[in-house]
Amino acid sequence: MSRTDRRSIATVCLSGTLEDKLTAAAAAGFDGVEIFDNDLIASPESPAALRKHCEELGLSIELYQPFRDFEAVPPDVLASNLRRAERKFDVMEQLGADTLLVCSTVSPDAVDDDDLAAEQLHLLASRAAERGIRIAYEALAWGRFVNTYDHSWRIVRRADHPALGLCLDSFHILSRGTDLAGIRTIPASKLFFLQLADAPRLDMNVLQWSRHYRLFPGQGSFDLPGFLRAVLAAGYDGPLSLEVFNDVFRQADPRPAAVDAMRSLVSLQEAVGHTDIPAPPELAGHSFVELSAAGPETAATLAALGLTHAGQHRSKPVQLWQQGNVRVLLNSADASGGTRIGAIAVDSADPAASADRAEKLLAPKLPREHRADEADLTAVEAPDGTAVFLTRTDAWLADFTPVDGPRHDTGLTGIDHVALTQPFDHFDGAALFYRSVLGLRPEAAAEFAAPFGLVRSLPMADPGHRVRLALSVAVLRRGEWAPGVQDPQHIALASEDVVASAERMRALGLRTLEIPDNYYDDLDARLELPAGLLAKLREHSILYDRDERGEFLHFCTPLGTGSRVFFEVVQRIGGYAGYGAANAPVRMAAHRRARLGGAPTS
Ligand SMILES: O=C(O)c1ccc(O)c(O)c1
Ligand SMILES: [Mg+2]
Repeated sequence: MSRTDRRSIATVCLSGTLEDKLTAAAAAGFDGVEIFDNDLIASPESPAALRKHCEELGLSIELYQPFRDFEAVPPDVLASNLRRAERKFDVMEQLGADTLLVCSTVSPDAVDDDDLAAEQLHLLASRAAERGIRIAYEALAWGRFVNTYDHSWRIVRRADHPALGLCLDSFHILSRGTDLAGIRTIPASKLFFLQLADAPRLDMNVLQWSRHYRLFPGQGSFDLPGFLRAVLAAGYDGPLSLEVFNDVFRQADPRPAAVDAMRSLVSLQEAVGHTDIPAPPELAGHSFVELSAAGPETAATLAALGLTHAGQHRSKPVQLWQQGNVRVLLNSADASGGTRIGAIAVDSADPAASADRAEKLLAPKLPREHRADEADLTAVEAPDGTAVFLTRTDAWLADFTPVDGPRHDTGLTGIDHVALTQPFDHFDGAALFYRSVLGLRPEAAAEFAAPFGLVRSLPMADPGHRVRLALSVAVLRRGEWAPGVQDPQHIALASEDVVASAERMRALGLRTLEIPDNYYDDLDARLELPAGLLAKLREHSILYDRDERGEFLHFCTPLGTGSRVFFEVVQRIGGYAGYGAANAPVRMAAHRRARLGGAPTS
C-alpha cells in the first residue's frame, strides 16, 4: 500500500466517546485516525493504553491535533506556550504519535510579524525534533494574521526547519477560493499532512461555516477531486484524512457515519484514478418499485390508475401490477408499520458490475431468500433502509405467474421518478450513497417553505435521465407537529398526456388530490395560461410548472390509510428538467387536508 492509499479520519468527525469513535472508524475499514485533543482529555484511558487500544483495532495514529495559538507572541507568552507544547509532546510520546497539528494563531497576544512567527515556529520544531516529533502548520481560514496556505508556506519556508512542514486542509483553502496553482510549488518534503472536507456553498462567516457545516467529500459543493489532484501532483505521499465538523454527524450514530465517511473517501479516490472499482454501468430505467405492507386499498388505487394485476410471485405474497413499463410490486408479507416504499430496482446494463461496485463502496448487501429456480437478485440497503435492487428487468419477471387481469390504457409510459423523504440524520449520507453506488448525479437542489417546516430537496438522475430519484429532508429536525403526513414518499408515473390520463383514470374511479381554487387564480396571475388549459388544470386538480426549457403538469392521489405513499402522474413537455418543487407546499397542504377530511386539527 502506498502511503496515499492510507485512509484516515479525525475523531472529531464522529459522535460519542473516543472509544465509540475508534471502534466505528476501525469497523468501517480506516487505517488510521487523527486524535482530537479534547477527545483524549475526556477519555479515561491513559495515552499509553490508547496507543495499545488503537494497535489492537489496527488503527495508526496519524496526527495529534490541534495545538493552538502558539506563534508570534511576546517572550513571556512564548515561554508558557513552549511549556504547554512540551506537555503535549509527553502525551504524543506515550501515544506513539509523531505529528502535531499547529493551527495559525487567533490569539489577541499575537502580533502581525512573519519573521517572529517563523523564528518561534523554528524553535518549536527544534524542540519537537528532539522528541522525534514533527510540526504540521495549518492556516485556519479565520487565522488572525495567517489565513491562506500560501502565507503559511512563506512562514514555514522562512523558518526552515526539517521538522516543520504544512498541513493543507481543503476546507480552509476552498472556502476562501484561493488559487490552487501555488500548491505545486511546495516541495513534497514540506507537505506533512492533508485534511479533506467538503462543504455546501453558504454565504456566511467562515468559522461558523467550518465548525457546523462541513461535509464528507462529494456531499457538498467544493471541487475535492481538483484539490486532491493538485496536492498529489505536488508529490504529497501521506495519508488521506477526513476532518469534518458537522452538527448532524456529531449527534448521529458513529457506525453508519464512519461507513459514509469511508464511502466518500473511496469515491474521491475513484475520481482521481486511485482505486479500481468498476465504473457505474449504464442504467435503462426503473425496473420496479416495491411497496411493503400493501393491502387492498393500494391495489384499488393502482387499478384506478389503470395498472393491471399482471402477475403473482411463485413463492411470496407479492403481486405484480403493470402498465407498459410501469411495474409496481405489492408485498403483503409484512403488514406492520404502514405502507411504504420497501424497494426500488434499477435496470442495469451489467448487474454483476453494479453489485461489485456497490460492495466496493461498502453498500450493505441484503440477504435474499429465493428458491433455486428463482432469479438471484442483488439488493443493497440504502441509508434510509430502502432496498435497492441492481437487476435486469427480464431476469426477475419470470418469477411471476401471469394473472389475467382487466387491461386498461391510461397513457402511462414508465416510472418518471421515485421520491424518498429521508430521515433527518441520513440525508447527506443518502445523497452520497445514491450518487456513488448508482452513479446518479445531483441536480438543482431546492429549499421551500412547506406547511410543516422548511424542506430541502435534491433530485438526482443518471446521465441518461432514465433513473430519477428525488430526495428530500426537513431542514431542521422536525417536531411532533405534522399530524398524519410525516415523511411521505411517492412514485411518479410518466404520462404522454396528463389531461387525457386524468380523464381516463376518473372513469376508472380514481380519486385525485383536490387542489384549491386559490392556486389556479395565482397560476393565472403569474403565468397567463390559455383559458382552456387553465380550466382543464382546475377541473382535474392538475398542478403546473414551467422553466426556460419546458413545462410540467402533474397531479397526485391522496395518501392511503396508514400509508406513507401516494402516486403522482406527470407529463414533461419540452426539456423541463425539474420535479415541480414550486408546487410542493400546495400539494403538502392538500395532503394534510385530505387526510383529516377538512378538520382544522387532529
Ligand atoms: O475549527 C478549528 O478550531 C479547527 C481545528 C483544527 C483544524 O484542523 C481545523 O481545520 C479547524
Ligand atoms: Mg483542519
